[in-house]
Amino acid sequence: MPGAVSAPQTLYDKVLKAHTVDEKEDGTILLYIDRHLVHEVTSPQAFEGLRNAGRKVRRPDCTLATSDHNVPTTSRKNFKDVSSFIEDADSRTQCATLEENVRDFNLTFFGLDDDRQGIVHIIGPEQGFTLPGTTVVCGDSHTSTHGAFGSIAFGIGTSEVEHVLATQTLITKRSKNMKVQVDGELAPGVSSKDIVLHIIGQIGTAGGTGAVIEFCGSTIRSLSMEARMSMTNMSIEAGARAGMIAPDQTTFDYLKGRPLAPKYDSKEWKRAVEYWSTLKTDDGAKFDREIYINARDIPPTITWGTSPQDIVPITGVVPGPDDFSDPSMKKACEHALEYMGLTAGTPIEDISIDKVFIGSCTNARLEDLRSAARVVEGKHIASNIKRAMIVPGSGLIKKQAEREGLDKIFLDAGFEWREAGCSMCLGMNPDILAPKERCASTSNRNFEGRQGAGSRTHLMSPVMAAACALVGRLADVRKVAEPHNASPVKAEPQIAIEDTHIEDLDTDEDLDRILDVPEDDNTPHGGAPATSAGMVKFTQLKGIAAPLERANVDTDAIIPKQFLKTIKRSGLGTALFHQWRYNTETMEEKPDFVLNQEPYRHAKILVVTGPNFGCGSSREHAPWALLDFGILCIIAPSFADIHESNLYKNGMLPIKLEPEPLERVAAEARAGREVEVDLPAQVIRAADGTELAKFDVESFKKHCLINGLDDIGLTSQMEPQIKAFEKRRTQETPWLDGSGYLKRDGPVKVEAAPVPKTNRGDVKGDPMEW
Ligand SMILES: CC(C)[C@H](C(=O)O)[C@@H](O)C(=O)O
Ligand code: SF4
Repeated sequence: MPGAVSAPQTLYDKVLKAHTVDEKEDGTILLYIDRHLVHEVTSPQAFEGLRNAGRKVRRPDCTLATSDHNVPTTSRKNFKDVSSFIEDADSRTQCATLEENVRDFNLTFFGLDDDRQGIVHIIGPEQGFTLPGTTVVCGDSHTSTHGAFGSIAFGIGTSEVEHVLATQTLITKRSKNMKVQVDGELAPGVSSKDIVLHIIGQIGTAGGTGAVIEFCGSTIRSLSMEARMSMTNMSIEAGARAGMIAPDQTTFDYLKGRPLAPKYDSKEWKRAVEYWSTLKTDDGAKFDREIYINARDIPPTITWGTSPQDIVPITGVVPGPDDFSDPSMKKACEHALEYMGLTAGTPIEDISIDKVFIGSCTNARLEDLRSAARVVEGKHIASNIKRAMIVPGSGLIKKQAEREGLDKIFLDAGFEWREAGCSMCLGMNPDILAPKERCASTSNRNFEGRQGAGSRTHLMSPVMAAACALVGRLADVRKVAEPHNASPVKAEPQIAIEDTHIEDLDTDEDLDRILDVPEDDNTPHGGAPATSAGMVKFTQLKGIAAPLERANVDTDAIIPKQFLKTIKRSGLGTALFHQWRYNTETMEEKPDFVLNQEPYRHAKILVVTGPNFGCGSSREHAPWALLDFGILCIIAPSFADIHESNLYKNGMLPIKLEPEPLERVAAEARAGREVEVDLPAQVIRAADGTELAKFDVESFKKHCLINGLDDIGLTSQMEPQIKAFEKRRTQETPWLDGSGYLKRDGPVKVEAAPVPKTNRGDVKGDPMEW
């Protein structure tokens, strides 16, 4: 929101300040959320929570829903409804449940019969729902994508989805400011995907933990919006809470004519651009950390291992344990080499591949498809390639690509031309790799099992993936394509979009008409009691502590994607660490995994010796699985931001310890002795009462845990402040109300038949069978 600023501020500081409804002395912030995107995987339990408490969605006009993760990417020519179209029962239930929820809660929804359907992070910007200077959240870690518009955009867990649906706010903390400046001209064949992979290689997957990264510098300024989005998208892979890029003329040009942006050249548009132009870091503003990169140092880059930080130039060789000095990195390297079926020293370009996937919220935009098409035009994929897929990010992108003849280029070259969705990025739909299959992929995560059990993923840019398809091996696009075709296309897509522009708002009546905030009463969310929903209280916890001697444990490892298809929170204990606990072929327990051993089968505490526990996806299924197994407290050197917050929201305690005290606790765990965690005293003790470690915990979080308080109840008490904030928001940034749907008569229609109640809510008895 516009306002005078005094001390030099960063872009993040400005947008944060403009959305702070309330700030407590301990730094706890109640943040207003302008834009909430919803998808089928992380929302069912949130809507169920609303229903149980008799709450409504506070701002349907600021909420946009679509189905993307579970949807098949096969032809929709004969699509009637999700019940008949989606074969997998759990996927069908999840999609049908979302349709039921958007109907019940009166939300705008793009379903499978709508060209505007697509990956949630692609459709938000495409529609102009994502706007500069806003706060954007979604139950999905790649919400960071939207930060390319200069918004604070971040992934949240399902409990927070419920909180935003009910209150349009979030309880949060200020993040650190981190600057990543990239200057200079990119070499041929190098795209924004290479830049971001290079950055993650430099700073590591925990490099941005606790921080919001602002990407700046001449290289970033020269990128199109589409290329910028690929970068902010992957800031989560650098561990950051969010990534931001200051809006500029490129941003404004991109937004012109988008259905949900202010109408181009209207009074509203001019006012918005005037405000958006102030959204930049002031000279002299302080960053907590600064990284400088010369664009010339960035080669076409791919990943070799099982973490996005495992990068190598395409001209390089597979690294070996000797290339790392840190013992945990050496171990991780050995493990990754074994999983990936690679030998240290092998030239990268000698590695043959089985499949190619061009898609995902990182690289399934029109510019990506145009770039890949230029590389493959008139050529054919190599004979050893079993499957090469193009999965556009949205129905509109698909249509536009077809208008440009890109579908024909790909089909002639031997690619499959699919419908929009997340697809093989994580394979919650039927698009998966077979065990040990190797894939050149434009997605963002190369975790173990990510594209299917035992799958092997190499991350790269669209032009590089296209080159790999032609060569049948990991390939250098500069050797495959003419120089002018090797570099990504840079042109903003002209996607034909309906002009459902918003009206100019002139009078107070106009504002009243669109403002959908509740009347002045104390039960604004449908009469829900403004009290705690009653979480279990956490005070002292004594029990077996299981040692887990790993670094960068990602949430895909904590609970793989096939278990995310439930619409319940319960019953996920058997899915915990599924690939590490069970042989995926025989489903037998692996005896060497710690939780399969006595006494650790009964662990209540997990002691993780490596940093960055819970990195990757925002899935709250990870804490639900830990909790269902019986684990209530996790002790580690550090946690990924979203996972840490998800643990607290479930009444669990994450404890960060320095190496020495951590080692003392780990020694007790290795010895199979009980450990006591005393939250009120902030102390960890051995079974005989000896103090092992003291720990820090934020006072507000401690208070909530000890008293079993639920955030929504607490936030409801802030109703007058939220209302006052909304009034001011309407006056200062009126284009954010109604989100451009002013002329719609109601939510977008959902045609699908409701799923019979008997099919809903069933979690199969043994998730191992899934
Ligand atoms: C399903 C969702 C929670 C998840 C995420 O948060 O990222 C998914 O999009 C992913 O990429 O793993
Ligand atoms: S990372 Fe993959 S699964 Fe997650 S939202 Fe993006 S495309 Fe979908």
